[in-house]
Amino acid sequence: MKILNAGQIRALDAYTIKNEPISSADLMERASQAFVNWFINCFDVSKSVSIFCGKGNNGGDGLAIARLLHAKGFQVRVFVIEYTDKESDDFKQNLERLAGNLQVQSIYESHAMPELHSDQIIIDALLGSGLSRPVAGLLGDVIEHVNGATGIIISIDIASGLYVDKPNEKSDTIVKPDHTVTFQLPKLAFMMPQNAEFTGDWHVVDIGLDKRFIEETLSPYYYTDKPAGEALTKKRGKFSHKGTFGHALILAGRYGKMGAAVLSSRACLRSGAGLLTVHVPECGYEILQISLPEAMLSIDPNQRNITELPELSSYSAIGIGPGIGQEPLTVRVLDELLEQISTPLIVDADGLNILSKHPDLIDKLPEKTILSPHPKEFQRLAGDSANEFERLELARNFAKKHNVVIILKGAYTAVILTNGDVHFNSTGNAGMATGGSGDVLTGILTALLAQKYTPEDAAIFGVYQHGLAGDRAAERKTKTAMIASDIIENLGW
Ligand SMILES: NC(=O)C1=CN([C@@H]2O[C@H](COP(=O)(O)OP(=O)(O)OC[C@H]3O[C@@H](n4cnc5c(N)ncnc54)[C@H](OP(=O)(O)O)[C@@H]3O)[C@@H](O)[C@H]2O)[C@@H](O)CC1
Ligand SMILES: Nc1ncnc2c1ncn2[C@@H]1O[C@H](COP(=O)(O)OP(=O)(O)O)[C@@H](O)[C@H]1O
Ligand SMILES: [K+]
Repeated sequence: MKILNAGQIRALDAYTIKNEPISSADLMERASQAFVNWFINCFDVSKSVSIFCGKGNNGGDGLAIARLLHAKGFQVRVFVIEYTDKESDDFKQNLERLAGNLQVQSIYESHAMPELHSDQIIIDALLGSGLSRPVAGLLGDVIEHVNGATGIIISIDIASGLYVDKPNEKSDTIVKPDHTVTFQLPKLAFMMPQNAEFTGDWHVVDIGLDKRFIEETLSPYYYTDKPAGEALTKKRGKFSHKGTFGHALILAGRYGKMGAAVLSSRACLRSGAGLLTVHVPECGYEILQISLPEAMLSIDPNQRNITELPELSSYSAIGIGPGIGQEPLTVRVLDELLEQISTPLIVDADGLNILSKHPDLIDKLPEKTILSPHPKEFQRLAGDSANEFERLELARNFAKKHNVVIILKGAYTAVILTNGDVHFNSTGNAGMATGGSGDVLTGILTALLAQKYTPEDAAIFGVYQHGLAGDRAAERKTKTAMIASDIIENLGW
């Protein structure tokens, strides 16, 4: 799925109206109906509904939704906020259509807010994608009032006060919904952790905007939903043998961190690599042989740390980093690896920390190396940013400049390709915020590279499958009880 900016959404709206063709009022009706279909799937008529409307098209949606919910038997109260004389045409039209059906209450002043009970559902139709400046005055007071209510809050299209595609100031007044029901496409704002409380759970509803226009509109932002994730699956051919699926090499672990080697190695084997060799310090010998008999070992002469690079010629992809530490001899191993390597590579964890401390090594990274930092590792690697929009730009520039694929991990992990395109992941959950989850991802990615997935596809698909396995693990074990090993046990495609 593509993610478009506010201007592109406006153009898409206008194009659909002109080319379908459909009147803008009918398009609003279709959008409102799509919202209502979602709504009645979640709530029954025993719930009463309070709808707060602005005077643009988002408010128009609110009025149309009020009429449609009323017709379904819901008890509906409608409030129009009189913060301006300017009304959109479709707002006006829907206000007229409401007359006779439902009484509209106008709110003129901040001290005259309606009482809101906890069993009421509040629908936020104040401002949508047309937000052009921070909310202030009466509208701001209404938002504060709504946020103070104890009932469920649902925003139409986007929380009022939240920008679609740029950062808000910390001091901005923004609705804090439990749900956002958004039209046609997810919004960039939803991908940013800083906006979590301003999106709630978000749901995309199809309102029939022009598919070809979406396809042809250029945007660097994509959302890896189920169809996009599954489309990347490579089938295992009937006559394939283990040589077909490559021989992966993972360099991981040191004394006290051998679990990282076990987790990444086991995830690699569970992700379809034909063969796996793990290079570990001597202290890892028995641990690996016993816990993962399917893996072959390359044993470092050093008892505690990785100090020597194994011979590389038999491997088809290499993963390095989990638990390796940053000892000078280990740094030298990474340096030598970058000098010698001719196969696809993923660098994670301490491998990234070494790169941060030795920036000269960054210039040696082979093209399309995958780097998979969590936010802290990325900050060490690329520096500070004022907000998450800026961090994303920093990552895009870093990926383009160094010709690497960056996996910026977190909720909605961003996979950033060498051309600067960003693919936000749709799978995964907060149960994955547990030690070792990242090591599992390294193993998956190494396996995919060994199976000749391109680095771009490996990153997008690997992150998607990692999250999906995490979702299955959470379902079986709960988010609280699941651990990184459970992610591995739930891999499979
Ligand atoms: N996308 C689609 O295809 C479809 C979209 N639809 C719906 O349309 C919504 C977008 O509608 P919209 O463009 O009328 O914008 P909306 O947000 O309602 O209001 C803008 C008005 O508010 C004003 N204003 C702005 N900021 C303000 C502030 N801080 N404080 C006060 N005022 C402020 C602004 O004034 P101005 O900036 O011009 O001064 C303007 O008058 C979209 O979110 C969705 O719900 C569906 O119906 C159909 C399909
Ligand atoms: N709230 C969350 N939602 C979705 N995925 C998450 C969340 N928190 C963490 N993850 C995922 O879990 C993994 C954690 O990786 P990382 O921070 O490197 O962990 P570790 O270093 O413990 O292995 C990442 O892939 C990240 O995307
Ligand atoms: K809204």
